[in-house]
Order: sequence, then C-alpha cells, then structure tokens
Amino acid sequence: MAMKSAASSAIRSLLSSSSSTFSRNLHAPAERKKIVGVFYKGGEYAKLNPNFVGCVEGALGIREWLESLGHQYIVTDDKEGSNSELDKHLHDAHIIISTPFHPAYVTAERIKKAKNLELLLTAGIGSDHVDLKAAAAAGLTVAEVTGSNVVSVAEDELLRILVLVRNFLPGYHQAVNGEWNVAGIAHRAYDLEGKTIGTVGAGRIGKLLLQRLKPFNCNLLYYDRLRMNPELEKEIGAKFEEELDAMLPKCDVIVINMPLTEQTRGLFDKNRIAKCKKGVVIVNNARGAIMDTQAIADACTSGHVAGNSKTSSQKILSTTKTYETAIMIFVMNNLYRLWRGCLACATSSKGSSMAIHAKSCNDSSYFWHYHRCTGIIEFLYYLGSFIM
Ligand SMILES: NC(=O)C1=CN([C@@H]2O[C@H](COP(=O)(O)OP(=O)(O)OC[C@H]3O[C@@H](n4cnc5c(N)ncnc54)[C@H](O)[C@@H]3O)[C@@H](O)[C@H]2O)C=CC1
Repeated sequence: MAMKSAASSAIRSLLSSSSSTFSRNLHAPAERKKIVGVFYKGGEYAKLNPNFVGCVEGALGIREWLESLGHQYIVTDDKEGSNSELDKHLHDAHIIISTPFHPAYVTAERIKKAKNLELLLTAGIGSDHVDLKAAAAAGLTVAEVTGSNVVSVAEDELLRILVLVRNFLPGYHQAVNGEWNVAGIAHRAYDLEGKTIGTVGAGRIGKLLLQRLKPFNCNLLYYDRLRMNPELEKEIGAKFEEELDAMLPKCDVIVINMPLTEQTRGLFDKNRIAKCKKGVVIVNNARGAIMDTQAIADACTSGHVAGNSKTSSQKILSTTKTYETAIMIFVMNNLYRLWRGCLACATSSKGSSMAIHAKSCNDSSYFWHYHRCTGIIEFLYYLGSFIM
C-alpha cells in the first residue's frame, strides 16, 4: 500500500512537471500500450511484506496505475526459451521492464520479433542483459535506474569483505555443527585494520564503499578511468591508481565495482589474477563475466586467492558446473552471494536523491540523459514519459 500511494503521488508530481521529455510525450496521442514485466516469483515471501514489490506478485506496485490508464500489464517470471511467456508477448509488446536479479535477456533475435518495442527499462542498475547494439539499430530506448540500490550494495560489500577477512564462515559452520576448533578459524582470521583495499571502479557504489571503509583505518586505493576531484579524494582518503596492474599486487582485498562492457568482459583472467598478491581476497560485486570463472576457481584451489565472493544469478549457479564444483571444494573460502530483490522494497522507498541514467539509442551512438529525481519517482518518470 505504501508503495502504491508513493507511486500515485509520484505520478501526480510528474504530471505537473514541465520537463521536456515528459511534456513531449504528454502531447502525443494516447495509445494503449502493452507492458511486459519480468520479475522473480515472490512465493510465500510476497505475503510477508506488502512493500515487497520487486517480485511477480508485487508487480513493482504499478499495476493499478497502468491499468487505470488503459494499458495492458503482463507480469511473468517465465523468460527462457522461445516458448516462454515473455516470448509469447514479444510480438506486440511496447515496453519490457526487467531487473538484474531475474534478467529478461533481450537479444538481437528477440528485438527482431518485437516490432512494437519502444522501451527496455531496468528496475535496477546495469543493462548488460540487453543487446545494446541491436537496440540502438532498432531505435529503442534502454533505461536503467542508476543509483537505485547503491547503499544496499555498498553495505553488502562491506559485509562480504568482513566475512572473508574475519574467516566467518568456518566459524559459523563449526557453531552449527556443535564443534569447537579455535585453531581452525584463527589460522586465517585477520583484522581489516592496516590492510590495503583497492576498488576496481569507483563510481557510485565504489565511492560509498570507500567511505564506509575509512573508519576501519585501512589503506584505500582505487582504479577508475575517471579520477575523483581532489576534495572528494581527500575526504574519502583513497589514493588514485593510474594502472590497474600496478594496483593489484598492493591489495590484500580487491573489490570489483565496474560495469560489464566489451572492455571489462574477462578483465580478471588467469594472467591478471596471477598479478594479485598471494592470499588476496576478491569481492566481485559486478557481473560474473568480468571474471574468468575457471581462472578464479583454479586460483582458489591453489590458494593464490584466499577468499572469493561473487554475485550470481540462479542461471549461472545451475549451469556452470565447473564453478559449482569449485564451490563444493572451497565452501569455506568462497562466499557465493545470490542477487537479492531488495531493490524496490528497501531502497526506492527511502526517497533518497538519485539519477536516472537513460541510454537513448536513437542512433548508433548512444547519448545520455541525466535527470535528478527522487527514489521510485525516477523509474515512474521514465515509464510515464512513454505511456502518458
Ligand atoms: N551485485 C549487485 O547487487 C549490484 C551490482 N551492480 C554492478 O555494479 C556496477 C557498478 O555500479 P555503479 O557504481 O552504480 O556504477 P557507476 O556507473 O556509478 O560506476 C562505475 C565506475 O566504473 C568506471 N568504469 C567503467 N568502465 C571502466 C573501465 N573500462 N576502466 C576503468 N573504469 C571503468 C566508471 O568510470 C565508473 O566510475 C554496475 O554496472 C553493476 O554491474 C550494481 C548494482 C547492484
């Protein structure tokens, strides 16, 4: 209910907005649109929290609004293969909404089938599930809600660093199994204080992580194609590294916070992992494909990497046999974090200041719109500009 009333007030304030994107579309003739939302099933958990809207049952809390405007809103979790519910609706869908937690992979083949498609909207961060070149060629707009869950993610990264550096998991398993073997934990449990921690990518999430790490009295480094302004760098207390390969051997902990692009796919291959300090802890917050799965599994096996935490979708869990094997072997030093659908529930309702980061693919060179908006409003703003 809270989300629904937030949505209604957001829409009311958007209607009074004089923004060019919005007013352009307000003057366009009203057309009944077909919107397909692809989310994971909430199941029993959907009933536990009325604000848990990021699932099929919650439908992002926008069903009432969309239907009151005469639009058709199909919501499904069935997205794989040509017989999927998603594919059944592709031919006449105008808008597809998806999340990185249960991504609808919009391939060139799907784009070709979707003759009416106008907007691919991610209720979250990252558009790597969309074939951007094919979307650009088809004149589609691809938009994501940059900044939407960055605090949740930065806090989660801090948690994962601590879990691995403090060697929390074996202790947990001992407690659960009624064991007491202090040496089994203590031989590789460390303090964060005094450790060198480097983030590869220091954008919204990377910066928040560095800010959170400052009180731990660590030596903080960052590598990014863009350097922070000197005041911010000083405030955060992190040192800029111009070369990734020069930073890696210095780090006890490496956190990956950059998007998956053509430049970053496979960035952490065998050779690059070999450049890291022996016993390094790696927390990959970004997409799995930045890391060579076999290379990281091998490095865990050899002990070159002492701890590894990655985010993953279920698909990767169930299909990457090699890595599953590695998980079995290295259950103690691998922390495998499943993406969580905390987005719409925990973060957007806070109404913190955020930005829409929309890639408008009207020609082959993307140009970028930036709108400063508030929480869930940014998502509705972009959707509204296509349907009202
Ligand atoms: N695991 C999770 O639950 C989540 C993961 N993410 C992932 O985290 C990534 C980062 O998110 P944000 O910090 O919000 O993005 P952002 O766009 O604010 O920051 C990304 C940073 O990476 C840098 N960068 C990009 N390509 C680079 C390259 N080739 N070389 C050097 N630096 C490069 C950019 O300059 C920028 O500073 C997302 O793209 C997404 O894949 C985001 C949200 C949730």
